[in-house]
Amino acid sequence: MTEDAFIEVDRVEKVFDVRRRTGFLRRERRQVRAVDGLSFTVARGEMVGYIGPNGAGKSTTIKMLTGILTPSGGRLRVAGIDPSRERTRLAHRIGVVFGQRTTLWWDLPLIDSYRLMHRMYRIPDGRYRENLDRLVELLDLSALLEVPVRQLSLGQRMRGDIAAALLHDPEVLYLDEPTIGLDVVSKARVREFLRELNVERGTTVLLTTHDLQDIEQLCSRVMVIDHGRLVYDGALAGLHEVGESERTLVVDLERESPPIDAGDAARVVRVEGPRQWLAFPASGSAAALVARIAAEYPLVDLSVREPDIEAVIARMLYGAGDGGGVDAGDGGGGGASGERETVVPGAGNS
Ligand SMILES: Nc1ncnc2c1ncn2[C@@H]1O[C@H](COP(=O)(O)OP(=O)(O)OP(=O)(O)O)[C@@H](O)[C@H]1O
Repeated sequence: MTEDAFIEVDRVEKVFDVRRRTGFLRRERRQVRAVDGLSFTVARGEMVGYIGPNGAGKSTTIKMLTGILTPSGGRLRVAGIDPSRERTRLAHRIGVVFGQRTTLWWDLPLIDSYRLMHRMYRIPDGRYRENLDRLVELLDLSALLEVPVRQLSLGQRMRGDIAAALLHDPEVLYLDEPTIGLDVVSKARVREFLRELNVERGTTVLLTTHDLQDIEQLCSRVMVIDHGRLVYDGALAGLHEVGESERTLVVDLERESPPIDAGDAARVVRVEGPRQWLAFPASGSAAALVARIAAEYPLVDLSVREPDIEAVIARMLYGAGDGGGVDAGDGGGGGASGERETVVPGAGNS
């Protein structure tokens, strides 16, 4: 463990006992190893993406980091606190936002939820006022404060939830799918706010998402978990390289033409009338490719499609030829084979 580690996860395990009905009177007991010897550290002020296929163990990790679940083995510390032993003490130092659930009171106006949190967290009056004013301004909530939460749109509620998680000035914020279901404008707004929070307040952020752009725009570091184990820890660009993932450039030419020749930079994967789709390495530059094509072909319009995060992970974990196995689930999925080492770019992994 490094000394400045703010979150310390050391060989942590979580095993669930699951009972399943297999017949009229028969039940089968089995164990699900949701987290399996997981180790990582996060330094104060880092903003880290935490990604992986469905059922990989992300939520279980977050629940252990908040103290909701107790690990079956290993050692966990957040700000020096053992989460499951001192959950209440830790609650004053962490904030949690679950994109698919709300911590706000459904039937009450937004401001009433904040007033209740003021009491629950025993936030000093001056600090509460100051934080509320700042969050209301930054998240543009002033017109929403008197609106019952059930009447808010998804994006409005998400901003409301983020403010709720930050009223007590937590040092670390866990975000589980904070942009899920949001439109482009709301996504941009939430991301912009999180970036500012991280830079200005030095808040440590652990972000779980299926949206690659969340990671791209916010996180300098990404950790990938699969079958409860860390399989990658490094920059996003490195993940693209390891996974050999590809982006797609979609171009509309003035007229129908033979497949564009972009040399080694890209290859045409589809042609439909004047529209062509070109796959190119995600770690490469779209600008250079566009310039090259624009110099030789009459372009009318273009767009770049990012690789789906599930596809990137699938390619990394299971190889380019195996499209399956993304939805690993519990105990299923392709590529669940034995030992797998964490890939740390530049660390001379053999
Ligand atoms: N309370 C529980 N009881 C039994 N099994 C559980 C429980 N919670 C999670 N699991 C199992 O543990 C494994 C990890 O689940 P977890 O929810 O942590 O995955 P995840 O990475 O968050 O997935 P997703 O992206 O789908 O949210 C899965 O196989 C899941 O079925």
